[in-house]
Amino acid sequence: MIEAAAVTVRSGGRTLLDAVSFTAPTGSVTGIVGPNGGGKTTLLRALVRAVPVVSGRITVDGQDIRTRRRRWIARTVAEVGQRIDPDPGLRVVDEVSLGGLAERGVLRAGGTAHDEQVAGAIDTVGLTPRAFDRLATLSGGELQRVALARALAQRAPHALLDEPTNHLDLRHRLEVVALLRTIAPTVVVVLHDLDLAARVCDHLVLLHHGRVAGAGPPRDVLHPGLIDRVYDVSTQRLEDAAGRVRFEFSLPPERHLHPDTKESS
Ligand SMILES: Nc1ncnc2c1ncn2[C@@H]1O[C@H](COP(=O)(O)OP(=O)(O)OP(=O)(O)O)[C@@H](O)[C@H]1O
Repeated sequence: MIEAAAVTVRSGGRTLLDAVSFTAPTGSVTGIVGPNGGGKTTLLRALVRAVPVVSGRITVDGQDIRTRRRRWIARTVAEVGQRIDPDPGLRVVDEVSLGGLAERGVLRAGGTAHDEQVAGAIDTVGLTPRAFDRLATLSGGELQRVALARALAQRAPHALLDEPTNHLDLRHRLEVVALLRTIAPTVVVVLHDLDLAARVCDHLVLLHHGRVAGAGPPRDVLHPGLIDRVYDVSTQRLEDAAGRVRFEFSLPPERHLHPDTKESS
């Protein structure tokens, strides 16, 4: 379980997170949603002590992360970042191995079990034919799958994923969605696609201007009134006979992309 209690982050004179609290229970997928610049990535970074927290408390399985070594955090929480910036000289298999290293420690890396774990993770994301290729030769979507394989190989009890589907084609996107629950027992995932978030997440945290604008089951958080207010759009919520929810979004009626057009019309 990951818990944040009244977490505040400031940088460059700005408050990026303002007393943010949420719980990501074990055995569940918690989605972080919200408009651009709302603080989603900052929150994920704070959860692994990658940005300094000025007040509040973050615990991972009850352990205050300020009291733990970086190595413990790296081993306990797998991360798949938004920007994929690996060493282009590494091969796919090397990069995925690093996930195993975080779990086992450098000295005990290698060996059949480790190799099988790495090969299995590469296979799961469909990159076996590219396993010995340099990362520099991979596409954005392929790199994103490498990052997922690395997190899978780590077998950490917690995983943080920042927009893990943003570079992926339809098929691989569905595969990643299907994989989400197998990456770790506790998953926290940043998503922009609210339909997807409603479908795959057990809980959502809606961040707006660094504050929690809504939290709870998707059905409670994703209601048109709140989405309209936070995203400044017009939302229609559609539900089919099987109870599947879909949203349609448009600009609010009074909204014009070019204010000048409004003046002259
Ligand atoms: N190191 C930093 N110093 C100052 N401001 C920062 C820093 N990192 C991010 N910000 C600002 O903090 C705010 C939140 O950024 P963050 O990346 O967390 O948002 P986000 O919700 O993940 O956005 P997006 O949906 O665009 O990825 C933004 O206004 C951003 O410009």
